[in-house]
Parts: sequence; structure tokens; C-alpha cells
Amino acid sequence: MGVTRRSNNKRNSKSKKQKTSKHASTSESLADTSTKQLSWPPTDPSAKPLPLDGLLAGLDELLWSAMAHIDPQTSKHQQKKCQVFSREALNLIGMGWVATNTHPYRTALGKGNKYALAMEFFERNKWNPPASLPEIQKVEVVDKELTKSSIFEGSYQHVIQKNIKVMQRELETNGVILIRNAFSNVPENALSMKTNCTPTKIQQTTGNGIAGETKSYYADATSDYWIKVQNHILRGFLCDNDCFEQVKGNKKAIILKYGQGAENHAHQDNNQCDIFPYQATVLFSENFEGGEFYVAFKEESTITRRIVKLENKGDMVIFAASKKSKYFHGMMRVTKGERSAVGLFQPK
Ligand SMILES: O=C(O)CCC(=O)C(=O)O
Ligand SMILES: [Fe+2]
Repeated sequence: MGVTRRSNNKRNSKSKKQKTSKHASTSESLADTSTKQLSWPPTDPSAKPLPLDGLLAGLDELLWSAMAHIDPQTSKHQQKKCQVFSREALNLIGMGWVATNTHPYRTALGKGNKYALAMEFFERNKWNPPASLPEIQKVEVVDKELTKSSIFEGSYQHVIQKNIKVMQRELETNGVILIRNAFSNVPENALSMKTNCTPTKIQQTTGNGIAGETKSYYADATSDYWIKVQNHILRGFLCDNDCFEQVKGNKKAIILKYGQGAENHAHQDNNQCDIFPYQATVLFSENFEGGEFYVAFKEESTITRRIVKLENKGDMVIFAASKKSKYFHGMMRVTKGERSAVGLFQPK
């Protein structure tokens, strides 16, 4: 596993203080026998382990130890929101960019399991971690920019038609391709949202990201324009009409809005389509910084993020998105301005 060790001095000095005060009051420690019987790490048959594949595979021990190092005095922790708690632990091990609320981590990291259990354990144990507590280890993440062979330029229909074989190969090996200036003329109403649908917030307490300074959310797009676009893309990728017929119902577009400071944590969108196991994102703003799109995957013990800078309005990424695959996707922090985009082939 690509991990680096680091000790948490703050926590270590705190635990020493706690030990001292506990020993000072003999009657209290005798009365509190239940805390002494707690074993490390806490065991409960109802607690779900992390899935065996995906970005957090094999990181159970690291997460347990990170949780034990979280300072109970911090205001964040006192919120006792399990998503915020798991986020803090993930941040400590360098994996704070992974979503906790969606496939495949919803049940392993959500309410009423591992994290709730850990919180209960440390509360009952008066936040006095066992002497055998391992040091925090940071997971190494390798960030790589997209290579030239995965970058195309020009109107998407034309570019896909011309390069489909290369594109498919790049998607298989790198998980993502970029088409610069894929769209030039998008109708005015293409960015409008359904009025009767409630936008899904992107925020820490949901586990899907960080809200930023203004509200961040996604919601269904209304414009028929995106139906046409998705049909064109499907026709370009699937030369066989039977295949097209099988997947043509999988079209759905969402509008994504991010405020300054927002992040979309690495996730999979429940995409189960074997014939066209891809999604696409089209950029619709220009005056922002950060907000890089990425595809992340774990191969053996190495976690790689392929980072794609969508720069111009109309730039599009097409990426491997099947939940049966190793590929996750997300967006890095928007450091300046606001970012808007359209997500295509969203699972229903
Ligand atoms: O805004 C982005 O770059 C990513 C959006 C996303 O998660 C999606 O289109 O499924
Ligand atoms: Fe997504």
C-alpha cells in the first residue's frame, strides 16, 4: 500500500493528559469498568467493512486509527454528523476527496454502522485511545495530467465519427477523453432546470462534496437539446442499431452548479449500462479557477487521479462510469469564481 506515516503529536499529548486525569480519580475509573473492556479496534458484527474494491479498499485499519486521532473538542466533531465525522477521518489519511454517501460506500460509511460505532466507542472510552493505537498514515495519491493522445479538438459529432477507435482505446486505458470546443452553439434554454424537481445539494453533511460560498447543487435539465446530443454521441459510439435501441432509454441530463470553494467528491453514479458504460460532462462557465475534473482508480495498491482541466465553455469529457468498473470521477475544489456544467447519460 502506498502510505506514508506521520505521528499526530496534538492527539498524543491530549491522550496523555486524559490518562493523567483518569488516573487521578480512582473512584471514577473503578466505577467505569465498561470502558476498560472495550477492545481495539471496536468489533461489532453489524458493522459493515469497507467494500473489497474501490478507492478505499483495504483502508479499514487506517480509517479506524484516523478516527481515534480526531480531537473530540473540535466544533466539527461536536456536530456528531456521521458524514462530517467520516470526512474528517478521510481527510487525515489523505482521502478526503472520496464521496461517502454513494455507491459503493453508502452502507459502509453511513449512519448506524462503522462510524457510528467508532464514535460510540470513543465516547464510552472517554476519548482515551488504546496504547496500541497506530499512527496516522497518509495514502499516496498519484496525480497525472491527461496525455495528448486522449485530447481531441472540434465539434463533437465530427470528432467522434473520425476518432471513435482511438477514443474507445483511450477510454479503456485511461478512463477519460477530452474534446476541446466540442460545442459551439448551445441554445439559450439548454441550461434551464425542471421547475418541479428539487435540486440535490452538494454539501459536507450529505457526503457528496463541499458546498462552497454559494449553494452548490445538481438538478434535471429540461431542454430537449440534450436528448439530441446524447443520441448523436450514442450513434457515434454504437455502430450497431440493435445496441443503440437497447441503450437509447438511458439518456438523462443534469445541470451542475458549484460555488467558489465547492468540491464534487469522487463517486460512481450507479451507471449499470454494459453497452455504453460512459458518462459525459460539458463545461458551461469560463471565469473560474480550480474545479478540475478527474477520473480516479485504484490498481493494485496505487491510487491514480487523471486530471482534466476543462477550460472553455463547450469543452466535454467522456469518461468510464460503470459502477462495475474501477473508475470513479469527481471535481477538485473551485478556488475562484463559480462553475457550471451539464452531466450527460446520468443513470435514472
Ligand atoms: O462537474 C463535474 O465535472 C463532474 C460532474 C459529475 O459528477 C457528473 O457529470 O456525473
Ligand atoms: Fe457524477
